[in-house]
Amino acid sequence: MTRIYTCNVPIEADVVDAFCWLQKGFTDQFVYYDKQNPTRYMGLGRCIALPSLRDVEYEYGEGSSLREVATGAAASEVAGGAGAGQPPVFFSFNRFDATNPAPADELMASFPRLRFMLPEIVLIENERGRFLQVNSLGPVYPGRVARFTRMVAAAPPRQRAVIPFSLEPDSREAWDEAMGAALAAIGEGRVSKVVLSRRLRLVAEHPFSSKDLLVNLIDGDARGTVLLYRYADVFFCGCTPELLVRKRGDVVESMCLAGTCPAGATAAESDALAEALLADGKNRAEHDYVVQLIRSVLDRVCYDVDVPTVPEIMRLAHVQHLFTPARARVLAGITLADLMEDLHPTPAVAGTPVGEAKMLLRAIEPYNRGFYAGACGFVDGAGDGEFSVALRTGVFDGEMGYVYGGCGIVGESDADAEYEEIDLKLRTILSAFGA
Ligand SMILES: C=C(O[C@H]1C=CC=C(C(=O)O)[C@@H]1O)C(=O)O
Repeated sequence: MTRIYTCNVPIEADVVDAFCWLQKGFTDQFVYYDKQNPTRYMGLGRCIALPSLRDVEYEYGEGSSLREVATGAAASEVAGGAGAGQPPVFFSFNRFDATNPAPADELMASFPRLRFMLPEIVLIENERGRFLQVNSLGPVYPGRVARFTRMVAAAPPRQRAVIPFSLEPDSREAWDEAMGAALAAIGEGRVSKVVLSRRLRLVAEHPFSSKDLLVNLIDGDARGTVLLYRYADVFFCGCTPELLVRKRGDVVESMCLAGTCPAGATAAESDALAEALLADGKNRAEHDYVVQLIRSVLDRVCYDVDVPTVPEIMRLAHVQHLFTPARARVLAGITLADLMEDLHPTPAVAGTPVGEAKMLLRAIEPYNRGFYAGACGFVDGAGDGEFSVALRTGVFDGEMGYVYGGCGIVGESDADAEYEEIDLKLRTILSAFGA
């Protein structure tokens, strides 16, 4: 049994300003920041990494009222202020295909293979308020809490930076070959859909930091959830529109997201494109594979499953997607990690059938995706939390990095159109450079 001690202190500071001010010098950094809703967790340092959260005992509360002891998912609310009920927050960044034997690039390969990582410090903004959380394996030292509280209060406003960069073109020939292999596999009936990706190398004129990219993603026009995982000098980050699973108590939400068109330059153009997307058979078929998989998983491990039969439109800065929300109540004993493993990868990032599509991707894609399209998120000591699918992301170090984008291929897909769709999707991660 591992015992974790947690102290939460209410703060007034903006959590992003506080994170930018504190982050220097911390080898491990984690961000899960929903731009629309206050589900914002920013972690620094590593208190402990655990393979599972089943045998953990928590002692958490506000300030010095750390008396209540809670175990695993049965954690009870602790008497005191709002911060007293805030359990410790673990981050979990998982690779798209963790058992793919192909070597990842040297940047992705440098991340340790850890499951649930508890930072020493977590800056939190959620429905309870804003908090500084300090985690420890022994009773939390009050001097440490006081020092970080003072630093957070002194955080200056963050600043944006433009980072000039150039993108090295990827091989058009290689894309056509990949498309050919995907369409052949579809023609043979091995898969009905496969989600192919492209990886492009990026070089900047000057070294850039994870803080610069993070601030541009949070303050720029990208919509969705900003993710960051930094280990030593290397960091993975992006802004994804795709929620994989959210769990609060027994309420579970997921999202079917597949089918794409451009955002459009004007409101009228955007509406016309959205209407055409809703009426397009190819995109609706791509979308339906995702709906079927998510519905079948939820039917197995949940009840009161609600997945509408007609998709809506999700409007983003550069593209629009077909989107179907999913909601259910989870069966007792099923954890957020169980849900994440059952749902991931969906046909939105692998294909249909999922297992065969994953094997096909190992054969077709000349690189290992690493965290791109992986399930990345957080889970708290009460068993609640959420995971997003790490789309619109890249991995970076110093002056260089790789950015990733993909698209669903079905029998009618056209190589040129899919290539251009990925170009549009890449604009989100490229907006992290502030242009
Ligand atoms: C695989 C990606 O997008 C997925 C999510 C939304 C729409 C998609 C599509 O229309 O192909 C993809 O399934 C990506 O952005 O890299």
